[in-house]
Amino acid sequence: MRIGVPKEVKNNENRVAMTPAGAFNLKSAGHEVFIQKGAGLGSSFTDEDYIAAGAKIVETAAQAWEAEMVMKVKEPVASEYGYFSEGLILFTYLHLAPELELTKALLDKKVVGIAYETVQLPNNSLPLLAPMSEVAGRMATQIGAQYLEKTQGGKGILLSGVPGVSRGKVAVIGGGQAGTNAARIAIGMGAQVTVLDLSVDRLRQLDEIFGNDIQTLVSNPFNIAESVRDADLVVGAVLIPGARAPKLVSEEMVKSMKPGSVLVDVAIDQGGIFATSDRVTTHDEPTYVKHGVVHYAVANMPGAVPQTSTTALTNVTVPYALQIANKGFKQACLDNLSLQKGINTLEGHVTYKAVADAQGIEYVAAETLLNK
Ligand SMILES: NC(=O)C1=CN([C@@H]2O[C@H](COP(=O)(O)OP(=O)(O)OC[C@H]3O[C@@H](n4cnc5c(N)ncnc54)[C@H](O)[C@@H]3O)[C@@H](O)[C@H]2O)C=CC1
Ligand SMILES: CC(=O)C(=O)O
Repeated sequence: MRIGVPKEVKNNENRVAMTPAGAFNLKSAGHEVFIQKGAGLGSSFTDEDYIAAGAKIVETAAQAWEAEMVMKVKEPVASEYGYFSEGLILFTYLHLAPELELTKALLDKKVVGIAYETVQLPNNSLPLLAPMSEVAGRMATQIGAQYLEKTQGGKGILLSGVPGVSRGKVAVIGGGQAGTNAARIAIGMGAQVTVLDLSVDRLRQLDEIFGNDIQTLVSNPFNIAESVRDADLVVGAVLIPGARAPKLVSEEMVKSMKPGSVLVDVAIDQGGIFATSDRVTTHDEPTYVKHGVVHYAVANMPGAVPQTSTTALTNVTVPYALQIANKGFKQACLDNLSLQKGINTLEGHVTYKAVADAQGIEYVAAETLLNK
């Protein structure tokens, strides 16, 4: 199969969908890999590194998009929709629930849209989302701590406190991959940490992992309101796979926070969990202030630490890409039901229920189309 890897175009997106090691794996299995010139530079991979691994360098994005399968990191932006073509396999993060225009463009061109974030193992875990959630979760606390500094617009507190002075309070809403990693860093920094999750089983696991270093609370409007009001930093890390994120923190709750408190809405890529996360921000302009509270809502947080993120991402994506390339997407998805769950668009239909529901578009099961 011919596999194309364009350079990422989102603001400060320095990741790339394939390392030279990944290109070597695909090439060794008999496939051709086309990397857009300079696509790896943000992650410190040169064109020469790719050539040495057996890939070919192409000059333009259009040439990379001519392949049978295109691998990307981020969901395409409007300037990339023109590259879509019927039957193209697009393997990338898609986050379609809040992105009606992108969904329509994929449906119009009958692109096979396989979303990293909805590939799901039988135990319900999301193996192609997990490493980036680990990165973004860890970053969330680091970034939140920075914006709590007075010089950055925050209230001017140090999360760890010092002897004789209270520690800062961090509330993490959603105790999955991102939330657990945010909590881990917050504990390491010496903050008082509360994690809220809907799943008591998950809270039980967190209690086993962190013991008395965290307070666990069931997620309900009452507990969220109290935790948000008291927190210096709130991290939003809730996910219902494929769906638009629920707005769990109301505007009134945000208003109840002390001025200079900080919200990091990691879940912004699915629409965000704060009623006041009404826009997606970029690494160039990561924050805005609403009701005196600093909001950080960058949808590609791991793009800022590409040397860590690119390798972590491709470690998990390339084995699936190999299955698609070796068998063709149809057979690969029939053989591997976890990969099948990644199909969000196929033959002009939305094939992921939560996306169809979020957008009021008819849902058609991928299985039905694959077995035709
Ligand atoms: N902004 C960025 O750059 C990045 C964003 N993300 C996003 O972070 C979000 C979280 O992802 P993961 O941690 O991997 O998901 P996950 O599936 O591991 O965890 C989600 C957690 O939310 C919990 N949850 C569901 N409904 C809830 C509710 N009403 N209240 C509290 N908890 C609830 C679930 O029980 C689960 O524990 C996703 O939207 C993901 O796309 C991930 C990586 C990068
Ligand atoms: C998960 C995602 O969208 C990201 O890593 O940018």
